[in-house]
Amino acid sequence: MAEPIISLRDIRKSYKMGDVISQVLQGVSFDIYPGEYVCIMGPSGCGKSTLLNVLGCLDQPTSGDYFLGGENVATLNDDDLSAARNRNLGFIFQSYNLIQQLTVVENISVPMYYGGADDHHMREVAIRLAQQVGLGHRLYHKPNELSGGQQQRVAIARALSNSPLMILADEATGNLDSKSGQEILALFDELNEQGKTLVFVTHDERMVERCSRIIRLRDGVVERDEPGAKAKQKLAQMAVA
Ligand SMILES: Nc1ncnc2c1ncn2[C@@H]1O[C@H](COP(=O)(O)OP(=O)(O)OP(=O)(O)O)[C@@H](O)[C@H]1O
Repeated sequence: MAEPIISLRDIRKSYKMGDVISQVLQGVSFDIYPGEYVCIMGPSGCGKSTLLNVLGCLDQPTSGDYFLGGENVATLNDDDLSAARNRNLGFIFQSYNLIQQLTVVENISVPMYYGGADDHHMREVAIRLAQQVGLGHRLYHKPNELSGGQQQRVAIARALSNSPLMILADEATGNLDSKSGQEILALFDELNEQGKTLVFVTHDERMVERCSRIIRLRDGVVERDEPGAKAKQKLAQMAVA
């Protein structure tokens, strides 16, 4: 079996507010392997965003080990953490988080720019990715000239631009109407079929029906870790063959 892309070992995260310490993550451990399509779910306040922030190297756990691409990121300082984030991870947010003054091609290039890529390479990759997500006819538009679904496509292309080990998303379809949401879900299916590893926090049941694994959190611990519909289909096909 391949090496895991990430390994979490007994991850704990607490917040101190005045004299009160609130324990949000209370010992979370799991591995994620290349090619998985994982949905992290659970009731409001169970710690999903906190976990996603740790996975995304946006925040450090209070204790525990987090191996990303073989490196223990739980011990890195802020600069090294940003470098690990830019090298290994692509992010998709509910509100797209595009830079309004930049064109589609420029927005897609942002992670490559921070990674020190040259202009020619950035342009070439950004145009190819824009075409891949169906925006070949909108290369020089600004975000306010695009629909919500198109803006999320830009964000997806941007997340892919550094060829990250894993894409992380927080409610990626949360702001989209039903049709645009379906189209974005189909794009995620396509990316996963091409081998991309996707880890999403979501309440979207349609995504749950398509993923390969569901990690359910409750009160800061993994309550259940089970195969999604995609993994079940594959198992059924193997049983028939
Ligand atoms: N920076 C912070 N300081 C103090 N408490 C925090 C902080 N961030 C989150 N919390 C608390 O941690 C708990 C878990 O929050 P978190 O946002 O991870 O939950 P969630 O499962 O993502 O919820 P939702 O589905 O509503 O977004 C909540 O009780 C929240 O109030």
